[in-house]
Amino acid sequence: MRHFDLCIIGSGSGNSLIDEQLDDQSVALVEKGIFGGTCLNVGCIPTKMFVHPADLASAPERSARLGVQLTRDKVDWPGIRDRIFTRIDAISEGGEDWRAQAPNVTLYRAKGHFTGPHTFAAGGEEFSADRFVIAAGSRAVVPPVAGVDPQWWDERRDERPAWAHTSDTVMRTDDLPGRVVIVGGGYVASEFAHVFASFGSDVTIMVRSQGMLREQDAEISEAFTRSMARRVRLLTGVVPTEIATEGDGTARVLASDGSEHRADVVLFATGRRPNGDTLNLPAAGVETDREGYVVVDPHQRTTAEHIWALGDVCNPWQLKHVANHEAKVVKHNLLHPEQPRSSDHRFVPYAVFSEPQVAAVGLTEHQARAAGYDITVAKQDYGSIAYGWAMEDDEHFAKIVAERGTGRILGAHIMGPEASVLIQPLIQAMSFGLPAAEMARGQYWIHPAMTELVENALLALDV
Ligand SMILES: Cc1cc2nc3c(=O)[nH]c(=O)nc-3n(C[C@H](O)[C@H](O)[C@H](O)COP(=O)(O)OP(=O)(O)OC[C@H]3O[C@@H](n4cnc5c(N)ncnc54)[C@H](O)[C@@H]3O)c2cc1C
Ligand SMILES: NC(=O)c1ccc[n+]([C@@H]2O[C@H](COP(=O)([O-])OP(=O)(O)OC[C@H]3O[C@@H](n4cnc5c(N)ncnc54)[C@H](O)[C@@H]3O)[C@@H](O)[C@H]2O)c1
Repeated sequence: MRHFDLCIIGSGSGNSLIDEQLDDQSVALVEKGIFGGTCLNVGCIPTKMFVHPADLASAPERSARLGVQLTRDKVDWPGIRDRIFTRIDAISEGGEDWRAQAPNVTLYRAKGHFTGPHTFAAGGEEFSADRFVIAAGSRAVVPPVAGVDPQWWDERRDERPAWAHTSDTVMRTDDLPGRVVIVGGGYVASEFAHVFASFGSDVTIMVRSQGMLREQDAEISEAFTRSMARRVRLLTGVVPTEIATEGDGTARVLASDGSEHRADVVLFATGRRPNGDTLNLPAAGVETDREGYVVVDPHQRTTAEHIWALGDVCNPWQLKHVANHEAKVVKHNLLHPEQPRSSDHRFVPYAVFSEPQVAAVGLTEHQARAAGYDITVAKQDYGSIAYGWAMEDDEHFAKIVAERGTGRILGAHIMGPEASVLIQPLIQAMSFGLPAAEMARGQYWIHPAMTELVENALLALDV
C-alpha cells in the first residue's frame, strides 16, 4: 500500500496548505470535483463578478432621483458569463496542472473516504498517511418538494431538468432567464435576486419565514426585506409544494399560498450541508456534531489526534475568510505541532453583496440583550451624513451595539452602499479592544467621506 506523510481532502482552502514548506513531505491531495473548490469556481469569486455588473445595470433605478436619467440598454449574459468563466476556469486548470507536476504531490481526482484511522480510498486505490487534513467543504441542500429529485444534484445529474438549479449551476445557464423563482431568503437568494433583477429578469422569491436575512439584526432583516420587496415579487411564509416540467422545458411552480408561477429557472438557495457525511469518518475516529460539522478543538484538531479539519466541513459560518484563517492555523500546527496555534473566532464578520449591501460583526441587539449585557444602541442614517446627502439617501443605516460603562463594541450592523467596506474599522476596533468613544474621538475621520457614518454612530452611543 502506498504511504504518504500527509493527505489533504479537498482542493479549495485545503490546496492553500501546500507550499515550499511541505517540499520534504509526500502529499496526497484528493479532489472529486472542480479543482480549486467552491469559492473560486462556484462561490465568492464568480458571484461577485456577476454582482458588480448587476450594480452597474441597476444604476438607473438609483440615478433618476439625482437628476441623471440612465437606461439599461442591454445585458449581454453570454458575454458576461464567458468573460467570468474564461478567467476562472483558466485559474482552476492552471492550479491543477501546477499541483499535478509537483514532485512531492500526488493528485487523486476522485471521491474518497476513510477506510481506517490511517487509511483512505480514492479512485480505486487504497493508501495510508501519517496525518490528514479534512477540507471537504459543504454542498447545497435541496429541500423535499414534489417533482424535485435530490439525486439530480448527485447520481442522476444527467436527468436534471434545465430549470432546476443551485448556485453550482445557475451562473452557467445558456441565456439570461426571463423568469426566475428563487427558493430561500439567505445569502445566496439575496445576491442572486439582485443579479437577476438588475439584469432584467422577472424574479419571484419564496421564503419560508416572514422575511429575508433572518439571522441578521431584526431591524436590518426588516429593512432589507422591505427593500427587496420593492425590486422583486417577494412571497414570505411561502414554500414551493410541487414543481412540474412543462412541455417547453420550463417549470410550473405551485406554492403553499395557492399561487402558481412559471419559471425558466428555479434556484434552490436553501442552505449548505457539511460534507463530512461522505467521508466514512467513524472509520477514522472523527466525530461530527448534530448538524454534521466535524468536531475540532481550538487548534483545528479533530477527535482523532492525527487528523485536522478546516473550513465549511467543520465551521458553521461557511465563509471563505474563516476557511482561510483556519487553513493558516492548520498549516502552522502541521509544521509546529509542539507549539500549536488556536483559531480566533471571536469576531467573524460577514457581508451580503446584494442591493442593498449588508455587513455585520458581533452580536445583534437581541443577542446582546439576551446575553444580559447593559447595552447602548445607536442607529445612524446614511441620510444624516454629508455623503448620504449627496446620494439623497433615505433608506440605509448603520447600527452599533455597545456595552454601557466600558464602551466596548459588542456588534455592528450596516445596510447600504459599501457596507462591506464600512464595517472594517468596527471589526478592527472589536478585534483590538478599542472602546467606542476612544475610536470616535481619537482619530481624524475624512470629511465628507462615507466613513462619517461610523464616526457619527459611535458618537451617538450613550456609553
Ligand atoms: C454562491 C456562493 C457564494 C459565496 N460567496 C461568499 C463570499 O462572498 N464571501 C465568503 O466569505 N464566502 C462565500 N461563500 C462561501 C465560501 O465559498 C466557502 O465558505 C468556502 O469556499 C469554503 O471553503 P472550503 O475549503 O471549506 O471548501 P471548498 O472550497 O468547498 O472545498 C472542498 C472541496 O472538497 C471536495 N470534496 C468534498 N468531499 C470530497 C470527497 N469525499 N472526496 C474528494 N473530494 C471531496 C469538494 O469537491 C471541494 O472542491 C460563498 C458560497 C457560495 C455557495
Ligand atoms: N457573501 C457571502 O459571504 C456569501 C454568499 C453566498 C453564500 N455564502 C455562504 O453560503 C452559505 C449558504 O448560503 P444560503 O443562502 O444557501 O444559506 P442561508 O443559510 O444563508 O439561507 C438559507 C435560506 O433557505 C431557507 N430554507 C432552509 N431550508 C428550507 C426549506 N426546507 N424550505 C424553504 N426554505 C428553506 C432558510 O430559511 C434561509 O432563508 C451561507 O451560509 C454562507 O455562509 C456566503
